[in-house]
Amino acid sequence: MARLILNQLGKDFGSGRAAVSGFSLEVREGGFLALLGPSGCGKTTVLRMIAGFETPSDGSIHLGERLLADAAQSLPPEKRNMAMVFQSYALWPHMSVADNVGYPLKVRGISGEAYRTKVGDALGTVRLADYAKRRPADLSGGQRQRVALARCLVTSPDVVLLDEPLANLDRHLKQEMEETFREFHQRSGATMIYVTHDQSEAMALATDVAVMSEGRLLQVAPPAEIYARPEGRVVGGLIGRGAIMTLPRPFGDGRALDWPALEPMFAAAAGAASGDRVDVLVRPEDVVSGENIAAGEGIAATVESVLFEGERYALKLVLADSQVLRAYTRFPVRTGDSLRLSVRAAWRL
Ligand SMILES: Nc1ncnc2c1ncn2[C@@H]1O[C@H](COP(=O)(O)OP(=O)(O)OP(=O)(O)O)[C@@H](O)[C@H]1O
Repeated sequence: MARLILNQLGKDFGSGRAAVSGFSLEVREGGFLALLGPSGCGKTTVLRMIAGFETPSDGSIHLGERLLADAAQSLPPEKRNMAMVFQSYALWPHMSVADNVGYPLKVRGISGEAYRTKVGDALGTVRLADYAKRRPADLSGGQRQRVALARCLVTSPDVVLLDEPLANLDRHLKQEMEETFREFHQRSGATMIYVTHDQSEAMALATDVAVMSEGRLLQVAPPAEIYARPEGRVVGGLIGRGAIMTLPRPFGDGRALDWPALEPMFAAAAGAASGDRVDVLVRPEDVVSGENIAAGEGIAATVESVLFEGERYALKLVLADSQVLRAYTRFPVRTGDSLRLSVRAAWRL
């Protein structure tokens, strides 16, 4: 196995704007990369170029030292030792689970003991060894998805490509399958690239998250890093919950802001001070409200809406200058209530 290297990758379908452009990324060996972005941003096109179903118009794709594709040449999909899992599992209904899983081996002329061992191992990895003789019709949706995973694993691919594999499942099954994918990744050791438009799925599964918008890569980082230090409004708005506020520029160049830095910024914003402003991301868990604020301190806010989430209330708050802020409380509040707030931490985008 080896690193997958995308270098200045581009794809133009000739429709005016390129579907993908200047896309450079290295996926470490054994890594689990989530490719995240809104519909139409080019995620599937990147995946299809890696798989070999599309030829890049620009740039190159390497697996270790090996050139897989550039604008002049492209190795066919079957020579790349990759496997792709789609939203629809595409299992053969007339074949048993074991035969479905073993199908790619048959195509490659593998039979006998080697065949049986590989199928057994792949079924074991997705915990379906006891289901080998069943037909796909006798399985649940999640089990069928696991058969599809076992089938892609059976040839020991260097890279597994997954295109929104959970998009058709209900929430409960989705959570169960997220667990299966994490386990699948750990047990198989394969490098995985996972396309999704669901940020919570990306954060839960991946070792690295790459955010795309309009054909370009905006940022790639481990989940905790991209949550704490997003680059720019698009990434800040896409990852996690929070409010992006426009506040007067703080002193200094630091991007992690604490309350002593934020208080004068909020005060100046409330006073409608003009001048240079910056985008600041405030996470709801960093907003402190209610009795934790000493009398006369903090900033004033009005509760615009309250959503009960079981273990807490999620609030949408409006400040004096009409900007919106989000917060959590453990105590019930009502729409229209006035609160005093402080903000423990925020991030300049
Ligand atoms: N074969 C094609 N011919 C022409 N245009 C295409 C083709 N495939 C994709 N596109 C265009 O390229 C852009 C990116 O599409 P792509 O499917 O990669 O986006 P995506 O991020 O995967 O979207 P989604 O999440 O909706 O699947 C879109 O504008 C799409 O219309």
